Amino acid sequence: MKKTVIVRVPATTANCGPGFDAVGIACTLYNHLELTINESGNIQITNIGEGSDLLPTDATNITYQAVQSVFAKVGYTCPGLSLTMTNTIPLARGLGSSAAAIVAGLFAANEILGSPLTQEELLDMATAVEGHPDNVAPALYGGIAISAMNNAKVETLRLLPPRPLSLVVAVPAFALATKTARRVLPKQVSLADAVFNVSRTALMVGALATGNYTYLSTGLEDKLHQPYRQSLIPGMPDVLAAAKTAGAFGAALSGAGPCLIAFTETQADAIGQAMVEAFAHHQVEAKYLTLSIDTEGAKKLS
Ligand SMILES: Nc1ncnc2c1ncn2[C@@H]1O[C@H](COP(=O)(O)OP(=O)(O)O)[C@@H](O)[C@H]1O
Ligand SMILES: N[C@@H](CCOP(=O)(O)O)C(=O)O
Repeated sequence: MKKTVIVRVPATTANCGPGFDAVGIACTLYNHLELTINESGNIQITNIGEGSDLLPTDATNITYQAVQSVFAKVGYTCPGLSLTMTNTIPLARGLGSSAAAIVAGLFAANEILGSPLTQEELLDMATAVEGHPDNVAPALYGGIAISAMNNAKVETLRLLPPRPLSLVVAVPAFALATKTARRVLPKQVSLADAVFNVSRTALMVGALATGNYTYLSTGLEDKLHQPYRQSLIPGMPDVLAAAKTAGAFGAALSGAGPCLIAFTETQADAIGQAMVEAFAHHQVEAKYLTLSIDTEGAKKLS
């Protein structure tokens, strides 16, 4: 018996400024996973593309672990498998590479067994591994995902904006592990800062849901994580300011960084160039990507 599935999973930009651990958007940048069940009795893991020199090819690989967690949950004993991951999502840059790796494994394993688990079950499993739902929810469902934890269960509302929106992502050449970027956050915040973020999160979600993107200027402001993380990203305030000066509706840290993201309808190249130049003034080499919102999420290709 030999069976193969190929799945595609999008990158995600989490937080969107104030929506820390709650809001994320799927982007048109993808990793692909080819998963084969065979009778070999062996495990073979191959990584191609982004991070192939760094990613493990043994049982510590998180995509492999995700595959095995589905097999274990449904009581399937796998005789042998091969897993080939082809990555275009850069590692540890704030574009949800770990979420994509986890979701790819869960989704492919579920597909190859004929979908014994629901999408909600996969989301809960992915969140338990990732630690927060804001990347894994849009990676699985596509679109803009607004998530809340209700005990160990995730409640996710998915929406798509009514008008086109381009996501301009400045990608610095250095990596920043999410774990490291979470360590600099305070354990407690003031009521004033909490109120600041509640109002901005509401405004940001409202702006995206209605297409009134001018509200993103204020709606992407944040006091919960960005001020603490900017010490890890040289030039961050200047790059965000440069994006707005070049015409962005607003700009924010992408996930835990170091990528910075700006939102626009028509000015993507001018904004991307301005962000890259602003990084260069701080001796940070960067490139920019112009992405759209992925509407499909994790998808079986064959
Ligand atoms: N394609 C992949 N396959 C296996 N593991 C991956 C893959 N992509 C990322 N990872 C794991 O996730 C880590 C990066 O996760 P994280 O620090 O959260 O950054 P990101 O913002 O990119 O999600 C990598 O060091 C690696 O351990
Ligand atoms: N809410 C998380 C999001 C991390 O996203 P990533 O793409 O950097 O992994 C956080 O801000 O820590």
